[in-house]
Amino acid sequence: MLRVAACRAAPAVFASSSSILPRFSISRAARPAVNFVARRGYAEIYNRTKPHMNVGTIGHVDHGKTTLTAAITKVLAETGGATFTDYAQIDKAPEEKARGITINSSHVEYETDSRHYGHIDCPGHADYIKNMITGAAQMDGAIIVVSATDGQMPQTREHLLLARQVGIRKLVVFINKVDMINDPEMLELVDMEIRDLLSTYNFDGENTPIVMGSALAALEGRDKEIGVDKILELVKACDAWLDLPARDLDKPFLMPIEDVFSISGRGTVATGRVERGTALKGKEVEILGLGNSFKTTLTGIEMFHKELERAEAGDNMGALLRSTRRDQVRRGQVLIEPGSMKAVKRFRSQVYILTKDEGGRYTPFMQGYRPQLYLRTADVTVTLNFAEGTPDAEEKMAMPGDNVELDCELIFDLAVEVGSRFTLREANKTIGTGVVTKILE
Ligand SMILES: Nc1nc2c(ncn2[C@@H]2O[C@H](COP(=O)(O)OP(=O)(O)OP(=O)(O)O)[C@@H](O)[C@H]2O)c(=O)[nH]1
Ligand SMILES: [Mg+2]
Repeated sequence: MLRVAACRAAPAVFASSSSILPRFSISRAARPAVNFVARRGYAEIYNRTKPHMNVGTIGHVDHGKTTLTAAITKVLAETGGATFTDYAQIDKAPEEKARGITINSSHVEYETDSRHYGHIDCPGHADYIKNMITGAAQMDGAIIVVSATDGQMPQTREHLLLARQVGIRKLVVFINKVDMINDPEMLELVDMEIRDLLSTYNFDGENTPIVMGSALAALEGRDKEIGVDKILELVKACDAWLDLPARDLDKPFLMPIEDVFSISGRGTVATGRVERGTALKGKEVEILGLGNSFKTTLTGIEMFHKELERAEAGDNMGALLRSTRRDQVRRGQVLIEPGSMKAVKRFRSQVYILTKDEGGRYTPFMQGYRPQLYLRTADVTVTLNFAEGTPDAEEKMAMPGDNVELDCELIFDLAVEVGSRFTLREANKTIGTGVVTKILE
């Protein structure tokens, strides 16, 4: 019953090996380098000299995420850094399709003295969860909104946990609705409580900026000292505290292998699109995954049918590998900077199970379910169990629409790291999408 996708994919590899040149040119043409910002559909109204960063408002239902989003655009519109987007426009939630899943979310954008921000706000709790797991709107940093009247609530905690798991390292806190609080001691309490909570979820509770204000006051243009002034303070805190994401070029080299050819007189060539970093001709590289990991030298780089000295993130390249037999390399492995990743079989993950309306299953599945896991170009059978320690795991079911923590056990190892995203499929149907939260030894 063991199945490996790499085997099932083999015919395609062989079929295309006889037509290396046409395939090369097709894959180049089919995948032009896409401008990240343009792809997201942001209007080209700002100058692009400032670094871009994606943020979003997260937090418990009704704590004021959408009001705050509207308030930020309103306040920054006055400095020319944004177009005011009112509450109703943001909460209208245009439907956007991402990897076959409908995510309800709203993008706005604004500019500060030093940065350009893309900002995402979701209409409801379930959308935030789905959004963070699927990475449909990836956040590099987030603003967690906590109402001073309630303090931290269950979804405050759930969003913090997920933010941490999907790789958000830093947050800024906005304690909202302070117009409703008369007792300063109450605010001190909320401050202490949220710092504790941040530390519990491995954020820097001591140094994280906490801004206290009223999004509604800012939006309505009243009580400047808790309204507009606090929005400006919040935006300054984002500029100062949230780190810009590392540019893909600065990360270690990674190319998921899509195809393998043997070229007579030259040797074995692996092709794929460079996901991050830079490859240099003559450097040592490592091939990782599918039970066959080893180091070799990158003796040649080919793009556009030309020999080049280097390839970088976004390029489709052919990698000529020294002393490597064709049968040592397969689609699903990765070509990396040696030592920068590990191949593993077991990891913990947070998975969203698609509903039937999203093209997913009609029925739940139980412990031990075995679909195919797709990660980058790999496709391997996986056994899914509820995360270790889940009570009554034997009787538990994962229902369509659920967000579940699952331990995954692959039948072959793959290059996996915390934050890697994958999909689960059975019989040509996507049934789930997930993110790796922990590597299990
Ligand atoms: N008094 C007061 N009310 C506020 C403030 N900010 C937001 N509200 C009110 O709180 C309610 C919820 O605000 P939203 O912005 O919709 O909250 P949300 O977090 O986006 O809610 P969901 O998207 O449903 O999770 C609305 O009635 C707002 O007018 C504030 O600073 N002061
Ligand atoms: Mg909202």
